[in-house]
Amino acid sequence: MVRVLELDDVSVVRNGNAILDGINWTVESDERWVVLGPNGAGKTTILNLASALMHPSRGVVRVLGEQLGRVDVFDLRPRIGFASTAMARRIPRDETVFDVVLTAAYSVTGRWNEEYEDVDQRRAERVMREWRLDALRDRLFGTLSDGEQKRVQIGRAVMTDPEVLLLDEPAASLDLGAREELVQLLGEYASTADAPAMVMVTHHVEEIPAGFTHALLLADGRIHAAGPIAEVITGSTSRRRSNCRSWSPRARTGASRLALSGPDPLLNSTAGPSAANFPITSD
Ligand SMILES: Nc1ncnc2c1ncn2[C@@H]1O[C@H](COP(=O)(O)OP(=O)(O)OP(=O)(O)O)[C@@H](O)[C@H]1O
Repeated sequence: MVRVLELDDVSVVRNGNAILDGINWTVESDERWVVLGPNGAGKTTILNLASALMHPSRGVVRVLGEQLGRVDVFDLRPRIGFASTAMARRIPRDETVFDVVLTAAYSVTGRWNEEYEDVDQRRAERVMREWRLDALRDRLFGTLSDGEQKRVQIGRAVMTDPEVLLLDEPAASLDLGAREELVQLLGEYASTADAPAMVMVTHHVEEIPAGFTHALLLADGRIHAAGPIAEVITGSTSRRRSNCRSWSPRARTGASRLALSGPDPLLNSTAGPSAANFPITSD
């Protein structure tokens, strides 16, 4: 087991405000974390640190064993898969789906004159199959639906077989069908033996894929709870009846566990789908 992320007393200060405040958090290579919290809690900021896009104002961040500030982030970033709305905005609208995935091999967006090796082509083909993108192969990215674009973004993020995969609200704005399909695919991927460590930000507990093991609850830039999902997110009959599925922070002094009204199988991270869509063949 390898420690892929380590935040040691980390704060991020902007305009005199601590948008992350004294965060201590570690992610091991066999863990898959979901990060929950209300708007402005600091979820995206924590992913920006983890993806080496941002440095902390105080404290130490280590990503894949390398301390931010003492490593060339351009060496580090190819080892990290990251899908977010901000990343998607950098993808040219007129790029084909296949090239959006393939160009991840060079960490570029927009195909130019790069020469791709056979192994890159084969890997891109595999990703296209696994993330059900084959039918979209020649479509232009800008013409895809939101759900299709999300799948392409994740395909691009996993193209390089990253050591850690970071997903910022991958199911946001999707309709029910598209969301269920994406959550199922993520669950299959997370359940494979070779899956990397993962961190996924979401607002909704029903979007936690199978195979996810841990939960981090943030509010006001601070950790309210962190640990195995079954310990952090609790099943609650009364809350289930009220059909309250999203998380809102309780008072700081109150219980720090999340009452869950979603399906109880979420609490059992081993009760996921088989990895039928992810044969994990070598390229
Ligand atoms: N560069 C910045 N300058 C000032 N404030 C910032 C900056 N970046 C983020 N913030 C503030 O920090 C807080 C945390 O932002 P962050 O995007 O991490 O929250 P979040 O939990 O991802 O929110 P959401 O669920 O709405 O996406 C917010 O109040 C945001 O306005």
